[in-house]
Amino acid sequence: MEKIIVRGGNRLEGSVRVEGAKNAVLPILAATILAEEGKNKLTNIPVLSDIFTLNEVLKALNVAIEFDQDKKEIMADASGELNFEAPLEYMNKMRASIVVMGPLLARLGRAKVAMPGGCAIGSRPIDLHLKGFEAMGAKIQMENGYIEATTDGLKGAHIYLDFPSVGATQNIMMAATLAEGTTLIENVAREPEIVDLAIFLNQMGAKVVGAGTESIRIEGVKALKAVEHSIIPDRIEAGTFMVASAITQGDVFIEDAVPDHNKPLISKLKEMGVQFKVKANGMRVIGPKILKATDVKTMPHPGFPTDMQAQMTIAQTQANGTSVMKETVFENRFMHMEELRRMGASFELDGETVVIKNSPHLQGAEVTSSDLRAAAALILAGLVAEGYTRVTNLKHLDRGYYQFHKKLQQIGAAIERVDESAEKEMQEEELKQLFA
Ligand SMILES: CC(=O)N[C@H]1[C@@H](OP(=O)(O)OP(=O)(O)OC[C@H]2O[C@@H](n3ccc(=O)[nH]c3=O)[C@H](O)[C@@H]2O)O[C@H](CO)[C@@H](O)[C@@H]1O
Ligand SMILES: C=C(OP(=O)(O)O)C(=O)O
Repeated sequence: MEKIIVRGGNRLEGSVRVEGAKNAVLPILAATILAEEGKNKLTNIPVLSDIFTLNEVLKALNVAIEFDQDKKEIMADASGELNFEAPLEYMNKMRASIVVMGPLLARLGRAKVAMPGGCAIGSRPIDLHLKGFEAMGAKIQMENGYIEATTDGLKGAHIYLDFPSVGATQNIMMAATLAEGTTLIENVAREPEIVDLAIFLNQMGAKVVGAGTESIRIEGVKALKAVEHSIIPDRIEAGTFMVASAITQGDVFIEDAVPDHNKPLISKLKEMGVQFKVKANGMRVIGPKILKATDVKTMPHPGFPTDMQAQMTIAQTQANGTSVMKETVFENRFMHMEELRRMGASFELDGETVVIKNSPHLQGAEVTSSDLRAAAALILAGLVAEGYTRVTNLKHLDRGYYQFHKKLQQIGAAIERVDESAEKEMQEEELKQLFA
């Protein structure tokens, strides 16, 4: 097992490039199931453990997958005879693999997947996905931890989502591409990753309109074909580097960051005194001497993204004054705060709200990540803490950040990734040498 060690205090400066968006690749990979003919070519693929996991699910469904990690390209061929059952071992590993259900149901009229559990950040039910499939005429059965959906032909339907769920919007949208007639989904998620999926589906021959707005209309077609598509840049990775620059009085150019995808974060960071300079191929982010306090509430897009909440709380600890963070999307997404308390952060947590006081003198400590964004946030905290911060449980980080420590090193952070057992035996002197 490995851990990341950060020695705080360095100002970040230079240029860093973001990868393709994990949360766009996952549904698009699932959508390759819909192509009866040809090989899909997906480019700008991030090399992340979540991608390997979904690749395994697809292989088990008999989609031929070739992942060229150097070129960051995946070839996906679903023209063979497909299986309808996704294996438990991979479904358990990554709840996002539920997005294979819509495409399987559309293509085969049958899908069986393990019921995904909750995770560290909250309970994460899938009732909205299933209601959508039922509205389109699928029969849903739950047995022994599995959900099976069957249909002898999906039919277009009018579906209103109680909450603009990202996964439900994607799953229903994909199912509707091959349904008979027109499907109207209202109160849908509007994230950039939904738009990227719609672009991919339309290239394949689907008729999807309205992605990025509050309702999406899908006119079913007979068949879809394989195409080539380049994945949008990862707005959450970009946002994480924005916060890194903001808290270190940094001057970092984030190559491929798309300003439009990060409006709520940029607006809040501007309020805190951060300067942005938009260039054709990215954004320069300049951190102020003193950050100003700000209140933030997470919301579905175009509100402030819950996936940036943990990282933003680190900026709030560094801000002059008292800030509030309210998490409205997931009920348990403040696990990183108790780790931050161990680093000397001062805050009061009450349900979905945390009131964060200026904590300019965070101290290095050994902290554990409970989930993906918590891991990134704790590393950010390490960048501004006095002394050495050790972040463990990196399997979460590897789900969503490609070579995070190397990218931070590249812009001037004192950060290393080491083997845990070797590190335990390291004396103070050796540690100093590692960072020399
Ligand atoms: C792989 C991927 O893209 N993951 C993102 C996706 O997750 P995911 O698609 O799982 O998130 P959802 O938008 O579905 O979930 C948002 C909220 O809706 C609730 N809900 C969802 C579905 C449902 O059937 N019933 C229900 O009640 C959830 O419990 C949660 O409280 O969007 C989240 C919200 O922006 C992000 O944090 C995740 O990074
Ligand atoms: C919560 C996240 O991902 P997932 O939905 O895959 O757990 C995330 O990307 O922050």
